[in-house]
Amino acid sequence: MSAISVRDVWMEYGDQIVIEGLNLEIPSGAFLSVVGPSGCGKSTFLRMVLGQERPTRGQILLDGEPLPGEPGPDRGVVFQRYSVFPHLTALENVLAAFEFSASPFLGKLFGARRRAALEEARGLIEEVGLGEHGGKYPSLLSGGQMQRLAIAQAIAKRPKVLLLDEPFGALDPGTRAQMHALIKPIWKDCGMTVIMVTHDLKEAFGLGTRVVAFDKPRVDPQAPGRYGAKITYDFDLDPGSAVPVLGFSKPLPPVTEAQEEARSVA
Ligand SMILES: Nc1ncnc2c1ncn2[C@@H]1O[C@H](COP(=O)(O)OP(=O)(O)OP(=O)(O)O)[C@@H](O)[C@H]1O
Repeated sequence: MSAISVRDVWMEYGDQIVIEGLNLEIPSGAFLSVVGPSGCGKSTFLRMVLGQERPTRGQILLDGEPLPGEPGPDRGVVFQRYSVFPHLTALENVLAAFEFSASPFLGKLFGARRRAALEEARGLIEEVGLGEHGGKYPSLLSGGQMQRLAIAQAIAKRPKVLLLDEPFGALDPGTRAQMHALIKPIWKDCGMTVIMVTHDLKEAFGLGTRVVAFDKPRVDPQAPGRYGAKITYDFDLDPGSAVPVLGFSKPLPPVTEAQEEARSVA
């Protein structure tokens, strides 16, 4: 069964169609990279899978069931910035993930449950390489450390699905490579399904087991909002083939070349 089934999903804001007729089956444990031009609806798609927004039409299923109407512990998310609470230390940020899921109203745990959560939070802080920085506030962390913390917080409840919205976009190339080396084993060990939006093709092909490109196949210059984006390419990286979903060609680099390049960088 697919972890995520996207069935004829449309998203419209007023008279602007952002996504039209999106269909996608994402198998459990896949690492799906989503690429496409700015403004074509990639983040909107992630927000719908997160449960922050509902499709105007169509349905998204998680393990065969309609998505709950709001974000939940089965879906973790990391944004490019501002994923963590600035007023909590690194350790408290991860602890908060346990506290809010166990006690949504109070946001607090006490006694033995708090001690157990604290131990798990410390383990996660170690796992993402922040062992010495647990007592620091986010403003004192570097960009890479902040994203490590955001990842620790997002995976704390061992979500089935991890959503990454340009999570490494603001990092320098060296730190970005370190983050790639961090996220791969976490994804494999946790057995999560990952959806990552990125503008970086090397990153998309280097990390993904599948890469889909969103784009608008039709554009009306008189009414830019009349048509929305669809999946125009779907690269399943196991067989290493590019499938032009809509049957028209676009000047994207050959898969093998991009894959080779990405692997040499990773
Ligand atoms: N809440 C909203 N209300 C109205 N329009 C919105 C809303 N959210 C997104 N949009 C519009 O939907 C379109 C797609 O936005 P989205 O952020 O999903 O694109 P994107 O592909 O992620 O872009 P980028 O790569 O630049 O981050 C944009 O035209 C944006 O202005």
